[in-house]
Amino acid sequence: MAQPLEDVYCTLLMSDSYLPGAAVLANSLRDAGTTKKLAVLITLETLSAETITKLKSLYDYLIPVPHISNPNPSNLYLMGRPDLSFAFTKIALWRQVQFRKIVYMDADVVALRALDELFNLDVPFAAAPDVGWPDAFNSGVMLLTPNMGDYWALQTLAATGDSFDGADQGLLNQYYENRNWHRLSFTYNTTPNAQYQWEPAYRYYKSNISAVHFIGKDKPWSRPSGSGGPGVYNELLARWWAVHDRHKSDAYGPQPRLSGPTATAAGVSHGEGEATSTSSNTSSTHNANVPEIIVHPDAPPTSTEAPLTEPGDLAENIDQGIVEPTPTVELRKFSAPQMEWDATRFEPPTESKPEAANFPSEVYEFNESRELFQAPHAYPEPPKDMWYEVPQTKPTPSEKPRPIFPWEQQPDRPKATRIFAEDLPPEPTPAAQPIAPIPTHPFSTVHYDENNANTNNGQGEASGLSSPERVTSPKTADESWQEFQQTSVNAWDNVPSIANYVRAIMDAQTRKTKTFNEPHSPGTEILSPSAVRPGRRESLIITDFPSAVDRPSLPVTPAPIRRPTFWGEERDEAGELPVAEGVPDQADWVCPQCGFSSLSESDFKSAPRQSSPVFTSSAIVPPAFTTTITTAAETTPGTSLPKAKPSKTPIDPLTASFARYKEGISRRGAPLASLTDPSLLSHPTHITDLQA
Ligand SMILES: O=c1ccn([C@@H]2O[C@H](COP(=O)(O)OP(=O)(O)O[C@H]3O[C@H](CO)[C@@H](O)[C@H](O)[C@H]3O)[C@@H](O)[C@H]2O)c(=O)[nH]1
Ligand SMILES: [Mn+2]
Repeated sequence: MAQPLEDVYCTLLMSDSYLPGAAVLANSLRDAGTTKKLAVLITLETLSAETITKLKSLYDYLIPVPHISNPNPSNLYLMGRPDLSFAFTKIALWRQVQFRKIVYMDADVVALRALDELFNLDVPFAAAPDVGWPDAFNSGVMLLTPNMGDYWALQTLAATGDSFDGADQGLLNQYYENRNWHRLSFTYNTTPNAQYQWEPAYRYYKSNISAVHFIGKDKPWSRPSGSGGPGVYNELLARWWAVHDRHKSDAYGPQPRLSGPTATAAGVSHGEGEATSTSSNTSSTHNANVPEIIVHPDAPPTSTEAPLTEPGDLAENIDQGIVEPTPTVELRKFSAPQMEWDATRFEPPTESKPEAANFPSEVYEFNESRELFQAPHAYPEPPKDMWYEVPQTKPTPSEKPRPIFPWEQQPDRPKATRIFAEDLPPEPTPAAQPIAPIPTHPFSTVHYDENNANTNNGQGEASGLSSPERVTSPKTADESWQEFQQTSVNAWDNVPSIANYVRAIMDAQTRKTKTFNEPHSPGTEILSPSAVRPGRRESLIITDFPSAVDRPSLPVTPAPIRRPTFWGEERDEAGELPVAEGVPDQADWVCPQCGFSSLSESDFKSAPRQSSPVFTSSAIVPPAFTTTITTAAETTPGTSLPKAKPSKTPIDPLTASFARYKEGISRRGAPLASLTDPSLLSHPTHITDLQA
């Protein structure tokens, strides 16, 4: 069965001076990971043996072709390119019918990526527009389908010398003018021009460029590589030199001379009717690494002194077995594709690593130091180019920051210490357990100097609570769990605005489903999830909203529900949770200037005690609250909890109870801010308004 015809990239080399170009072209295609083979048309009579040798290490197929000159070269002088008088030689491409399709590339082209997709174009001929005359195509990159019909037609045209530029480009354009050549994107044959550069377009389409073609008399290799600089041309020139430099050290050592009677190109047997001769060692098994010299049957007989013979002694030494030939597979050292992988055209390289495979990884140790944080003596200088302006003068160390919280003003303020559960001596007897453990984290606790405990320090001593050892003694898992349960409460129970909010929504929904004449029953309380649990109070809703029926007018401010005790049944079950040792009173944590909405501490203290609810839009948290808040010590007779010892500075009981209220809330996990933020508290009002 006949083998399907092969696709190849092909170039042309007629002079040694273009060898650097041919080398860069081949290397660039291989670097780009092409799957196609590379061929070069060579004119044996004008190339040196060294050049042929190098070509053999670079190309899969070396194809000798006859030199075709233009009988009428005058037009070449119009272009100032008399050196192109043999450019018609290029038409030999059309007779390489051993190939299915050829992507031809001039020797002065560098591939920035493989152009393999061109072989899939179902057109007989394709080329990209010429930069000088875009209606014409540039003949430096072409996709063609070899066939003898076109070849002979072109041969005939060439023989007449009919070419508007005296070279192949004029000839081919004239030939394909009426044959609808397929127009390729300029990115397949981008021809930078040192004089004229359309830089904006270049910047825009740059990433699409597949091949750069250095047209004109000056070639990249004809000037020193260092002569780069700014501009499009130099940028693209740098791409050519990058490939060149990457392969500079490639070992193009002496090539093994092809042994046997067909060792020279001239000697390649090309008997009558033989479509192609195989590699000159006449072996029928083709070694992919040894370039084939292919001679077409129509090729004119070449001189028997063809320069394929290795010059000098080395070739002879190899011949005589003195020197081992180096296989070309070693000569063409593998170099991994270095071009960007074009994901829009090809699958990922099979050898590729996962993305970000080389990211550095860092493992951080958890800091187990038990030292209290010590601020460093000095910090590094701040960066100078910050948007934020660093203060010019450093505050002097003696300048203490202005106290914000009341407790900060206490002269004998103690330093906080840390105690770890593991450090504590084992608990002596279970009976010595505190009755109601401090609701802090079960495994560690922060305690302050007991002198500072202005709520229960005296009583704490009496009941053994003031001793840090007692307070922080290790707890059994069971006790810890119980303690945890006591301290973790549902915000639905503790934050009235949540319940109110939900009730407002539910109310609205119920109303929707009810008939209009069915009166709304006010006071249906939405129970929190915990409300259905036995043994728990139903809800901690402290405000009530009149229904639309009760409501005289809008807007309505919430009115507190009076309850006998704030903590309800819970307090009775577990007793009030004792205050942590030495922690400043919660009242002292309220920043008078900023922390408590518009209600300052003095406002609070001066508020009437048993007044009916006093609400204003700006002071939602009313003194009336305090009338419903009582402490466990006051209301739970018979518990073994310590009674609050009067502190040195007499504290207004109203202030204290309010502070306790807040303390309880914050210690039980409800955010203090949500209760003191008028906007949050007033939110349900807006919801109920909507019901109207
Ligand atoms: O001394 C030479 C001259 C040319 N070539 C080969 O012929 C090609 C064409 O010559 P080149 O110098 O590249 O021509 P350009 O400057 O590219 O000029 C334009 O005009 C030429 C003549 O029409 C066309 O062949 C080109 O494709 C077209 O780009 C080269 O790339 C080589 O492959 C040689 O091998 N040795
Ligand atoms: Mn060219």
